[in-house]
Amino acid sequence: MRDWLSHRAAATPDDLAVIDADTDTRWSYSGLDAAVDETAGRLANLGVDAGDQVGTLLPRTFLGVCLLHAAQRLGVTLVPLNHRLTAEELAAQIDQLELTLVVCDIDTEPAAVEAVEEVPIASVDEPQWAAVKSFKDVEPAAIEPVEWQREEPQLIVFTSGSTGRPKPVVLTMGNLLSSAIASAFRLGVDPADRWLLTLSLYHVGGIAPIFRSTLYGTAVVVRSDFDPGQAADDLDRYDVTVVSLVPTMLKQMLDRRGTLSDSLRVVLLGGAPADDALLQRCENYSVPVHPTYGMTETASQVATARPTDAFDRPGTVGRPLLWTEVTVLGDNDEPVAPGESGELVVSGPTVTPGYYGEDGEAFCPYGLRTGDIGYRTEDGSLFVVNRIDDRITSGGETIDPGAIVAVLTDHAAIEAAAVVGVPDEQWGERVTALVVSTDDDLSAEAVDSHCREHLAGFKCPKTSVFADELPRTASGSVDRPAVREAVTAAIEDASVAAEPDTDVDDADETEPPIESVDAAAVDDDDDGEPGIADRRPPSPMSPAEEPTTTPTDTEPIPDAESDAVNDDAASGADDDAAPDVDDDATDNSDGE
Ligand SMILES: O=C(O)CCC(=O)c1ccccc1C(=O)O
Repeated sequence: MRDWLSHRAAATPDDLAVIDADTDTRWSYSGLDAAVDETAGRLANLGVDAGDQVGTLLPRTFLGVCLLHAAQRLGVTLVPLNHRLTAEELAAQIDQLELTLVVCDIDTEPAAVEAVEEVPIASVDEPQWAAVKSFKDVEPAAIEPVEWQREEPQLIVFTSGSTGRPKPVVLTMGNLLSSAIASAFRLGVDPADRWLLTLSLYHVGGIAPIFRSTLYGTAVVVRSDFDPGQAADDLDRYDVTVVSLVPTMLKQMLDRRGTLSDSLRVVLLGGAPADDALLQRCENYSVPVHPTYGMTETASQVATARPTDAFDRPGTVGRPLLWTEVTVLGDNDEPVAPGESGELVVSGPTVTPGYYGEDGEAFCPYGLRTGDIGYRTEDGSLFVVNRIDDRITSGGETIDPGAIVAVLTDHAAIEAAAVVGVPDEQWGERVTALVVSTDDDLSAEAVDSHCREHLAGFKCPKTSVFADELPRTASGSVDRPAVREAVTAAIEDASVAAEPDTDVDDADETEPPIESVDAAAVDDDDDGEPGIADRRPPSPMSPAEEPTTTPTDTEPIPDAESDAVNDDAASGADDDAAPDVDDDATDNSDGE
């Protein structure tokens, strides 16, 4: 099999392949094919051969798209590096690889020069260092597309490292091919599809649609920056039918425009769990949201829900995709019954053969251990509760915070909550909660008695701290270290809202966990899955950075009133009332 673009350009040369929204340029498949041939020819003349690894440090541009196809054409393993890393972080990643060339631009050149030793660097802009070559000045060599075997490595993508050191994931041609087919099997394909690229080109969720659309013969719309208002406008302007978003991005787009374009067929929502309020907004405004669970190690989607599933059962990520199997392993590493939670283990043709340069310790006989805790219902719907590493050990018991968050957010006056363990002399770890309440009068005692009604005593937060909002990472998942800090600071300040008498817990210490709780556990905002989060999580958004908007237009609407308000907001007439967020706020939340 040659690069997919070669086959596509031969089959439907005149069809639309790419819209470059930065320059408002349209590329047919034959036009894209020629641009990719030129890009591949330059790589070849820079000394790149089949089987080599080429690193890129580039934003999401048309040239970035060309480089992905060019690597496939040349038989090269592309290593898209995170252009936001510091030189030191980059050097740590590059040291694990065997790069033949690094392609940078004017913004990433300094980091490339500092991080890279003995690997040639080429810049797609005017080089600033003498040692750096000008990519565009290289004469393109004539090249022949290389034949691929399915097991050959097409990409090495680093995990985001939100839960540890970023790891280099090898993705084969077969992984990407299986993912493209399985994704289409779940989402469907319309010949008129246009996929707006919103995620970075160094994340698998950003790369996958580029290869996919070539296989499907559909188009992608590429825009280098993510601005929520502009992205929402792009949906209309370019008749976009599919878009991948992390929850924060979707929230911001809805804040700006009330609803999204009617042209949309699929909003693929992943990288972090979608909370109930966001799903409710999608239902109210007929946004075709498809909550998805995926990871770098599986070339993106593992399971994806359709809108009806998502609205009927908030929190579900639906059933596993075609050919993908998810096994839930209990504490003894044996599969558990539906409803019981355990570690999610994934197998199938999209699963990576392994991390580059590492042994297979992430694999068990059932497949790849994800480090995520979740459960499946009788009908096979998957729920992801939290990361294994997020579990709390208190009084000798292992506690999943997701189950406690689910109980807390069931309280009518609690909008959001995060549960973490903080070190405690008596308990090992102490279960603590950061609670966002809609009712200023809600007391810690009331929170405690609500928990005690639904949870075994040892699971009930021993300390509840109130906050205006939860600290979050770029992808919208709860920033657990920041929660821990906030709670610890509150405890130290003794400005803790209240500490229920811990004595009553002693009796509970040995009580077994209540099984039924897990089945009801819907992780609505507590995650930490290997997500889209930036390697350097931005500071939590302060209230001032939250997009401002007219609350009546965008807040979730109580059931009884939803019809009445829908029409107003759907007109999108609130543009003027919703000032654009400044660049910083956008930067903090673009999921990159
Ligand atoms: O969390 C990850 O690392 C992968 C998530 C991911 O790829 C994704 C994130 C947001 C929207 C869509 C997708 C996708 O699976 O394509």
